[in-house]
Amino acid sequence: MVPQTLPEARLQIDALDEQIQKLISQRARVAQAVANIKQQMGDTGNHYRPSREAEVLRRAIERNHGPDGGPLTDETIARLMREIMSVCLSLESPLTIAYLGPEGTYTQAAVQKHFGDSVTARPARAIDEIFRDVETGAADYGVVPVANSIGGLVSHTLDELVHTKLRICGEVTLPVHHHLLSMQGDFDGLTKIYSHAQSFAQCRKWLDARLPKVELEVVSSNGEAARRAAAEGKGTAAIASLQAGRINALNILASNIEDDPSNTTRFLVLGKQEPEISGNDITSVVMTAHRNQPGALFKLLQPFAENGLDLTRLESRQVRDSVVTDYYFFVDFAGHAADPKVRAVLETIRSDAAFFKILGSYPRAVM
Ligand SMILES: O=C(O)C(=O)C[C@]1(C(=O)O)C=C[C@@H](O)C=C1
Repeated sequence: MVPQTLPEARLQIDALDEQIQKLISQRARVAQAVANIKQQMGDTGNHYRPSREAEVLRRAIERNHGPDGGPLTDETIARLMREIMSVCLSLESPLTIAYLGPEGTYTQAAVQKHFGDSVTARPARAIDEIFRDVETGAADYGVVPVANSIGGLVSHTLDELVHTKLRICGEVTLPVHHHLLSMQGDFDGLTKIYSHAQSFAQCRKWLDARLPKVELEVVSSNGEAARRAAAEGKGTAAIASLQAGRINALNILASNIEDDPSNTTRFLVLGKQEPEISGNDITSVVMTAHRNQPGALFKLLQPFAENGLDLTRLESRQVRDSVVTDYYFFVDFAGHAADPKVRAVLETIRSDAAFFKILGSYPRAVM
């Protein structure tokens, strides 16, 4: 019944809140029971289940389109469900997630988007440190950037992937919006802007048009840029995320100043786990072809086409220290390595490749 007066509306909201709270508490109790069941089944690791989480989020989005759907967007519904699950998971297993710090970087925003707020985010100084933190158990999972729609591939991540024993257990895509942030409230007397080199490149047109005379100083990350603008105060600004602005109590001088509003960064979640089949999965592999064989790459990719496996990404990267030109091919395709059809294709490719490694099968990003 649609309320007609404010007291009526408030009464309805109070009654709904009571129900929501009761249900959330019930859900949390069931999650605690799930943890016990997993332990009884001999589960010794943490209780995070990427495939189940993807399934829960996909269901929430489906319901949003059904008879119980409401005025909220799919993204909002998924975000709310994400937080409820994050809280439930923290009751089962408190998780530590390593990310490319310092606080306020886009990688930290990716951690929050993927795991919700109820995890401990552990900043690392470099991408290889994130891999080491997960390998040594200092963190349960790690989140690393792998590609940006404008800036291209993150080579450190690709290089580490070739050698690591870790698996890719998830992906996160994050629209990247840059903001001009400062302790001061206007552009007056602004002489210096700090940011990461890629962010400057992505805001080039705006900077040329609006602040052509201001000095631009490249720093190691957007989080660091925001920290400096906060420490140095008047006369300085940073190009960074809203989160970095919030953490450093900076004012927003200009929003969404990136040249391309569809600018997106893709991140990978790394762990020691092999996610189960979720029904909408990606498998990532890396391989090299035998040298001096005409059509070697064609031959490696042929089994994907012959078996109807949809390639979603193909990147090449030169093998480091290689005297003769040699390339790693990073291939993503739709499917899961535990599916017998996919397994057979991968075995064929493995026998044809000079080097072949499965990096992981994981649910396609839902949010
Ligand atoms: O279904 C499970 O395995 C759970 O542990 C429950 C739950 C949830 O809250 O829905 C919590 C954590 C997992 O990552 C997945 C789902």
